[in-house]
Amino acid sequence: MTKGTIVKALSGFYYVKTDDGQTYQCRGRGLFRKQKISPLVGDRVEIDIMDDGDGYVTKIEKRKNELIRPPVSNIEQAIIVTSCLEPDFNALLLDRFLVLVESKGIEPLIVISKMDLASEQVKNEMAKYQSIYENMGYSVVLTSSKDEELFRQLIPYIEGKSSVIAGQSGVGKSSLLNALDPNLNIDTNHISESLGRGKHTTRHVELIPLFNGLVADTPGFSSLDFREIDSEKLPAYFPDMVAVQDDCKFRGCMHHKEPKCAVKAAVEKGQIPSFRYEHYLQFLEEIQIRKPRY
Ligand SMILES: Nc1nc2c(ncn2[C@@H]2O[C@H](COP(=O)(O)OP(=O)(O)OP(=O)(O)O)[C@@H](O)[C@H]2O)c(=O)[nH]1
Ligand SMILES: [Zn+2]
Repeated sequence: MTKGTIVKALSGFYYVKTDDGQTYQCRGRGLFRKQKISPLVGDRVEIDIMDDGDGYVTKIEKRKNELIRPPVSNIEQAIIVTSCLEPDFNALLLDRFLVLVESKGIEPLIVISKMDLASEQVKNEMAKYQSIYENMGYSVVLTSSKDEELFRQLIPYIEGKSSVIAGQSGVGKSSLLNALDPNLNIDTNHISESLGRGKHTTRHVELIPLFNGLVADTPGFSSLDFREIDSEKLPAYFPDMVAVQDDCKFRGCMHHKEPKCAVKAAVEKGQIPSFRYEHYLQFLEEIQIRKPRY
């Protein structure tokens, strides 16, 4: 019995990378139908290796989480890429990704790309955002796929983890992966999500080895709506609000119309940036007006 991770699924085969670095082509056995789960890329599995070198997946370990698009499990980190320019830095979109990532229990890493294009003014602005997000506990890396010293700063964050890369089209996701490993040869504009029903719905996801970690070759969180999020849970996905919420008068305060709300007080004092609170209210409204699903 050997343990490993499914890194690719294709035509009924599962490709399992074992903990000693070998990859085995495996089949599943009937047992998954009984368990009512089918193996997913990202699954931690046990395999039996046959004499001919192929294997059988004999057990799937309990998943830590599961994404639908791309279909992948046990993702530990989402690398949220947002460019400083081309397209312009977009805090609303960044906060939207952060909420989606938080709601899946995945650790976000914020990456601000294309810093080679930044003027002094843009650099100052990005440094301001960096300290805002770092103050709420996130890691923020300012980088560029055209500057080796800058893109190599991503390596320690990739090592030893399973990651998905997320972000709007054109922010430089594939360029960063290619810069980190030129052998990958991901054609730019290939990892494409076009904010919604993607060109990639039929494409198989693959976890590619990168600096002792694994990165999904298809961007995560391509659907940016909050369909799976309950409004009551939304405040928990804003760590800057969580940090002060114990001082709200009401337990379960939604920081909206309630009196004696510590979040609103923190916004007034400038302790929580007003743009964060505005995004919170916008997301809250978006969740509340959505039609009930049956
Ligand atoms: N100046 C500059 N341009 C970059 C950088 N990274 C990427 N670009 C350019 O930005 C464009 C988009 O880059 P991609 O890597 O394809 O972006 P992506 O996020 O993978 O885009 P999609 O595949 O559409 O999701 C390309 O023309 C790149 O050459 C960078 O660090 N600096
Ligand atoms: Zn409150």
